Amino acid sequence: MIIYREENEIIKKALENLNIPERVYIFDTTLRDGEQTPGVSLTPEEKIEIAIKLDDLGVDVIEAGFPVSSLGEQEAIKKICSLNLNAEICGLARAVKKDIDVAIECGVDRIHTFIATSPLHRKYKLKKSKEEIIDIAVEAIEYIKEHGIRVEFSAEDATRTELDYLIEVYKKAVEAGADIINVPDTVGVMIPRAMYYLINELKKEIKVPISVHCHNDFGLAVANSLAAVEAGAEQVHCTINGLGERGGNAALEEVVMSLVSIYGVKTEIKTEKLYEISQLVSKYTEIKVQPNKAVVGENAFAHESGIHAHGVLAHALTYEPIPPELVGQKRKIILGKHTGTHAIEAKLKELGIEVGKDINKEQFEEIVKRIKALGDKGKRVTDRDVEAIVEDVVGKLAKKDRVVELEQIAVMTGNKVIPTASVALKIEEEIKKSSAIGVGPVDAAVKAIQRAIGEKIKLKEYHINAITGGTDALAEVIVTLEGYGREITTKAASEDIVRASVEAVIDGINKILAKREK
Ligand SMILES: CC(=O)SCCNC(=O)CCNC(=O)[C@H](O)C(C)(C)COP(=O)(O)OP(=O)(O)OC[C@H]1O[C@@H](n2cnc3c(N)ncnc32)[C@H](O)[C@@H]1OP(=O)(O)O
Ligand SMILES: CC(C)C(=O)C(=O)O
Repeated sequence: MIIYREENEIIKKALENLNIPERVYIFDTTLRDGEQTPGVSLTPEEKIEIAIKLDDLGVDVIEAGFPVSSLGEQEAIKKICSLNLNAEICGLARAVKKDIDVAIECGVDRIHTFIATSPLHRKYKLKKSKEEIIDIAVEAIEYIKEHGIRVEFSAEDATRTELDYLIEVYKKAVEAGADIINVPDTVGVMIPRAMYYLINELKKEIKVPISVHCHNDFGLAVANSLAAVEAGAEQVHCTINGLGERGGNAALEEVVMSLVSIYGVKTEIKTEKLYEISQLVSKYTEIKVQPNKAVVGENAFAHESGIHAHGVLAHALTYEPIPPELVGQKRKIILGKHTGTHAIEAKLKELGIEVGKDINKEQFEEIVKRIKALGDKGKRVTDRDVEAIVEDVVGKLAKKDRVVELEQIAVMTGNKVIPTASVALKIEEEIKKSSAIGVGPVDAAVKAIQRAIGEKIKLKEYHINAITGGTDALAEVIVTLEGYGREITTKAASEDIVRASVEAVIDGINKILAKREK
């Protein structure tokens, strides 16, 4: 596996002389802060299933919830605690005896207790002095320790707290028995350089492991978490898909893949399970993963641009920093407006069609043209679209063998007009015009063609399939024609159903006429 810190000279130099831990502990708070995402509420069963999956994934700590918040929460946490998972189970508690008692009752291994320390929170929310806050924190920590439970202590809004006071709070928390201290960037105001500075300062004073909890209000949660690790933080709080209050928390999949693939730091995460758990959490929370989301988004390993697809087909690392399989994803070559010939050739190969063997150069060029034209309409071209285009192009008779060509077609339809079509066909150098009415525009068009051709060829069957969704979907028309003692089935695909119908019928007519005995 590629580790950029070892292979990339710039990263290697930038990280020289830093005290980056060899192993970082992953504290997952999907079931607590993640569940605080507005509109998200997980049932106890869903929480239990996610906890089992988080454990399978290899997280070190699962913050299973905030026990005092509801009876359902307590039921879920109790059940999670009874599962004997490998991960340590943690419950959140304010520095309030009742919260702590409820957490203890649930049977958690660790209690994460917190109290806000910033001037804003002290003055307007808690209405407490600096000293009172320290006393409340110390009392809560000591109370938890009396019950023999591990304590993680957070100074809420730490990053907007006076540094001297913050250090004092944490020192007192450690003296009271906190096993680990957590530094929350509660409203995400940190920048990586400042986070590095803060953790570096705390490291000088605090002799228990340091953890960080970064919010993403400015989109910096992952970067700030990594900066904290660069300064020596041993634990990172994160959530699957970056769920959490407001802009969310640091996304577990991004933090872990950066730690593992860029920094070469060890975690216990089985990275190949990341995509699967991301999908599960998205399903239960009903929060869609944005396609361009790093690591677990649908586009994270998808390539449409011709230049990128060409590069990736030659060597995947050209446009992929890590192999998709490493996170349980698959590489996707998407066809559309920006596609190049290499990608189309590869896609055809995947569908069992080889250029030069199954199709000639001219047909390949036509297929490329049609795929790009479909892409130009703002469509993502699916495999089924490609198959229909190939069948359409390959199935057509060469121009020299065609007896009938469509010169013109016009259809008129509406609520107050009878659907009418007029066509001009070139039949062996002679132009034949005709018109017909029908129950709809397709019916009128096909009847007009029949009228121009004469009675000797009849339409026996007609089917239409929409290949992709949407009003501008590629439609595939399949017709069976009978004439001159032969029966022929042909297909045509177009975004315009009238054109697809007309092309299929004319192609069928040509195939019958080409084989008739003159
Ligand atoms: C930054 C974070 O993410 S913190 C976690 C946030 N998560 C949640 O709030 C979700 C779950 N919360 C809940 O279910 C409820 O808010 C409860 C059960 C915790 C509390 O409910 P209520 O008692 O009705 O209080 P409410 O939520 O309205 O107000 C919070 C109270 O806790 C106090 N408080 C807030 N944080 C702390 C703390 N860390 N330690 C002690 N007291 C605190 C507030 O000062 C306020 O006290 P007051 O009622 O004496 O004025
Ligand atoms: C409870 C604390 C750690 C928190 O969630 C925050 O400050 O964002």
